[in-house]
Amino acid sequence: MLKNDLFLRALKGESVERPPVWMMRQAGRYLPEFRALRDKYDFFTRCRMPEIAAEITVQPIRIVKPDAAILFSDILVIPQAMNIDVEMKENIGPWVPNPIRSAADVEQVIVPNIEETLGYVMDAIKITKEMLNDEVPLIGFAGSPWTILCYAVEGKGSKSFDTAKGFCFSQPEAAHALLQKITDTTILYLKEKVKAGVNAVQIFDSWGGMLSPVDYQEFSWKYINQIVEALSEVTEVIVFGKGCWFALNDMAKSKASALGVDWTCSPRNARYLSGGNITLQGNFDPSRLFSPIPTIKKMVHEMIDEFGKDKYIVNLGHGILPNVPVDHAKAFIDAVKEYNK
Ligand SMILES: Cc1c2[nH]c(c1CCC(=O)O)Cc1[nH]c(c(CCC(=O)O)c1C)Cc1[nH]c(c(CCC(=O)O)c1C)Cc1[nH]c(c(C)c1CCC(=O)O)C2
Repeated sequence: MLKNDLFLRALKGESVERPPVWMMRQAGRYLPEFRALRDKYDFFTRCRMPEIAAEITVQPIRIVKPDAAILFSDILVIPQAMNIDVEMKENIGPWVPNPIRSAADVEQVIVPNIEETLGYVMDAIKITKEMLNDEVPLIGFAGSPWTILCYAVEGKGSKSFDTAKGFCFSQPEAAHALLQKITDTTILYLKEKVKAGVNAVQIFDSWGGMLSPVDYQEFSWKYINQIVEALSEVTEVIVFGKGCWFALNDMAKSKASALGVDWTCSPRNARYLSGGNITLQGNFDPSRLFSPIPTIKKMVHEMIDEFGKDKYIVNLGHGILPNVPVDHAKAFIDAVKEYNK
């Protein structure tokens, strides 16, 4: 039994004393304790060492005390397991030395044995669950197939992912074959994560907002929905599509338990577009954590008033920025705990 089950209750749509809160990328560079480990091991090494990944996962639970933990890992461990090399380069970010550009490239991509290739993630989950001692739930995650394709084809981060989009629009058959392989792998992977002990999963569609609403259906939502269908049988599923407000209506009709929104969509509009019944998560502008602490607290209370305390999970609208002061991150979380109306 979890000692703090606010997050799971909000996912189920139950009435709560106050909304739960966590922060996307809460295990990260804004914490000095994270940076200390970062100096010792490179990024994917940290992901592959279960004790280290577990330690990084619980750091924010001790320091800023959110209502849920999210496993320290990365969405790009999936393409790695599928035979696509991915590195993390200093000052560049994700880097794919041999990006996918043709049907022949897609044929080289495999749907792997999860235990063999990603067993280290399951080990990290088991250790984390022990360390958490049922204090708070643990969230597992994966990237959306479209967002993974973006990196696999573009080869690196991008402002517009033109190469990835060009691949989809000029070679749709190859693109769909790749998206289906990523989808199949992600379903197997997330089901293993649930077996290993995560209490909910979140799909990050960080680059869904690069697509037009029509293309979004064909190249992103169609595949996310397969994952939602499969995983909703075994756990609660959150779908976060950055810049995907236009898809909230379709998403709300799926078996997802909650939908993430970014700060460019007002709470009122997000409720309207999603039909008013599904749990929403978000949507504080991560840059707003640079405001003075009293301003942060006031804005968080206004945000809760606008979303309403029920069917709502307080979060940022995207990942926390690396240079945010720790006491500002803590103020964001404290403001939610101080909310009583
Ligand atoms: C697009 C994406 C990636 N990874 C992820 C996404 C989707 C969410 C989003 O849009 O922010 C997801 C992710 N990545 C990480 C987590 C950990 C859990 C959490 O605390 O939320 C999660 C949920 C750790 C990480 N993943 C990464 C870091 C920083 C690593 C470091 O520098 O030590 C962390 C803590 C690296 C990473 N990994 C990726 C990028 C673009 C980067 C940043 C590169 C850079 O800015 O230098 C790919």
